[in-house]
Amino acid sequence: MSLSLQKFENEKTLVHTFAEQICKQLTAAIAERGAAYLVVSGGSTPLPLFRELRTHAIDWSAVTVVLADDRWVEPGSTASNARLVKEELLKDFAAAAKLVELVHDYASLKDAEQLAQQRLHGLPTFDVVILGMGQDAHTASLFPCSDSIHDVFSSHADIVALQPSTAPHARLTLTPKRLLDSRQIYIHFNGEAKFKVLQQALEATDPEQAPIGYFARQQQVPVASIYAA
Ligand SMILES: O=C(O)[C@H](O)[C@@H](O)[C@H](O)[C@H](O)COP(=O)(O)O
Repeated sequence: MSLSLQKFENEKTLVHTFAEQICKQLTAAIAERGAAYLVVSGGSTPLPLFRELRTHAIDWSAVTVVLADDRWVEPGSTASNARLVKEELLKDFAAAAKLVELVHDYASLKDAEQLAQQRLHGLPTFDVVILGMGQDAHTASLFPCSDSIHDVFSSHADIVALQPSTAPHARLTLTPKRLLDSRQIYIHFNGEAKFKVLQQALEATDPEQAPIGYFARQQQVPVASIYAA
């Protein structure tokens, strides 16, 4: 399966079509297996999508939303992805969905990593994974600049803690291994600049230096990149 590309003239049409596509996949998953698992990323790009998704009357009570990553901050912090998802996605019809949070008040990041691993371990294959990407070709919190990025790519765990050097906060992030245990991956971004970063990442030989390219190139899961010009 090679990377498919869906380019939209503007964000409004992208969000409308993308939300329809996601809801169709979640509904099919619920019909087939009685439940659906949706992985979402933080950042600014997904906000209009979250606000659109929550207006769709699917059976959100059968949907579990899982964070692709989160920052090691207080739950109420404006930097928290869990807070972002609760405020922007889990409202209206989507208020009925469950959320798997990664970060809790623990004495140490290591404690949080271990407990998040326990929470994540045993979750089934994800139905839909929505990844964002940065200008440095990071995705989730898989940052090329992180000292532990090599370990992350070889990790058999579902979640790891890491500290990026070019972005604030320590992070907890799903590993490449766990993110690839899914039925559909979307790479969702805006603008030609990020499209160029994705194209370069596709050519990159070292996945640790261009994590988004690792996902875009892999052949085990259908991957669609979706962007607005
Ligand atoms: O925790 C996060 O911030 C995200 O998981 C991160 O990977 C995000 O998707 C990219 O940094 C793109 O962010 P923007 O959508 O704001 O450009």
